[in-house]
Amino acid sequence: MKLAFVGVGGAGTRIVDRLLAREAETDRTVSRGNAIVFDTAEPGDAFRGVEHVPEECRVTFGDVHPDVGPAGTGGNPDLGVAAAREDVYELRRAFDALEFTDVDGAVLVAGLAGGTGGGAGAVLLEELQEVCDDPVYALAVLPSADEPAGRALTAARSLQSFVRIADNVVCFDNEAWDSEIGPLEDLESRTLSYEESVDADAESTDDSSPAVDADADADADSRGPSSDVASDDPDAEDDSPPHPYETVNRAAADRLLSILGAGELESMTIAENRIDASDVARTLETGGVSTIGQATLELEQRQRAPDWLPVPSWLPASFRGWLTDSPEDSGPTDAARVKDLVQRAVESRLTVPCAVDSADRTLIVLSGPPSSVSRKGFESARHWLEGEADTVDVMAGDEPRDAAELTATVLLSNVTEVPPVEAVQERALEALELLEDRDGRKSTANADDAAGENEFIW
Ligand SMILES: Nc1nc2c(ncn2[C@@H]2O[C@H](COP(=O)(O)OP(=O)(O)OP(=O)(O)O)[C@@H](O)[C@H]2O)c(=O)[nH]1
Repeated sequence: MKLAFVGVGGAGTRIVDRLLAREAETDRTVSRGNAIVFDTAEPGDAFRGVEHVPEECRVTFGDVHPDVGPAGTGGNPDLGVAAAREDVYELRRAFDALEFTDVDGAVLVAGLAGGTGGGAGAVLLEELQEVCDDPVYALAVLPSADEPAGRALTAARSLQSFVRIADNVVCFDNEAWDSEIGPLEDLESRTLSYEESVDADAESTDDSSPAVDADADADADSRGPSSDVASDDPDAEDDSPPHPYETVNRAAADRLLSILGAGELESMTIAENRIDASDVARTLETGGVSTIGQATLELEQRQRAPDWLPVPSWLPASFRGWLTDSPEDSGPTDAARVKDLVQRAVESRLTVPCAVDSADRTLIVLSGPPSSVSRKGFESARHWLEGEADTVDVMAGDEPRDAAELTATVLLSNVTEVPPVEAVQERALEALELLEDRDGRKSTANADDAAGENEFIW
């Protein structure tokens, strides 16, 4: 698929940056630089960890809104919405930098728990739907369980908006990937007024909750040790530790590109069953929440001829391949290996954990040397997934590429049993009750909203 990427807020901008980096590293031509990122934070605080998005494609907004602070909206989605609506003409103008005529769709990336990502992200999704005739997808990040309750409330509300506006929302659950996230030392101190109002009470009833310092510096960096990454001194960058989210952002980017970018390779040989943009679009057509799993198999390097023996170029390609050091399959067990690989992808750490049999449609992409993709294995993997996902809607295709490994990536579309979403909604409800009990005020969202029973909340 040819796509335009739009990143919103801290998480969104960093993940789009990773998408661009991985696109180049894997020789894919998905966005070809057709990308833009937005944030509300002040320059210097915005776009931390962003390296590959050109300066002219980094847009800040909301700076004239009196409640937007130097570090952004402080997790308040209503403020994110208000700031985006106020600056909507500037945001629309910024979209002019994107190419929408020669694409198969657009992808908006955001952290659902951010006031900018979740709140302004919903407004930008609406705007994208206006300007893009093709599907608009979202990659949306769910917060970790140890983040302040206010963040869960923001995420629950934002997810509802995203699902309604986007054509499909691929979720990435930070909690499921928590072991790969670096230390976010000042997570507690970055709770701002919006979250304090929820979390101060949570603290009094739950000793395990992170302490909230009401006098915490509201300008504290909301992105952990990343403050070191983007210091004002340009020379400091090289010695800085990687951003705490670097590994998970790469995992998210790799999985998304393997599905949405399947078949978009700089150089690609003929495939018997090549995947194309319409297969991916058809799988995502279901709407709802989707998830991606991936597994890789290192292929054996077989050296049949000694290094010093020249291999004549006039030999048929198949015979040359047999003589040279090329990764390939090893005979009758190939089919079982391919099936096993697909099975491992489905059972791997998904971008968001779910009940596989709740998926509506699925897509398998096998990427690797054509010689390693056993037709029989492919078919039996497909058959296995039909049973597992309890659907006959299993699309499958390959992406032939010169690689020393074979990668299976599986997209499970419109999954309806997603424990992390349920957990976020439960925490959101608790947060709402605390808010209402304490202040005796009605929040802009109600309990039904957080549980996802109302369609749209802004
Ligand atoms: N996977 C991933 N998650 C992140 C990253 N940065 C933040 N998050 C998550 O996204 C949530 C929102 O954080 P940000 O994206 O920084 O927030 P924002 O959208 O800029 O909004 P405000 O700062 O509230 O204005 C956090 O609570 C984390 O759950 C990142 O780089 N990668």
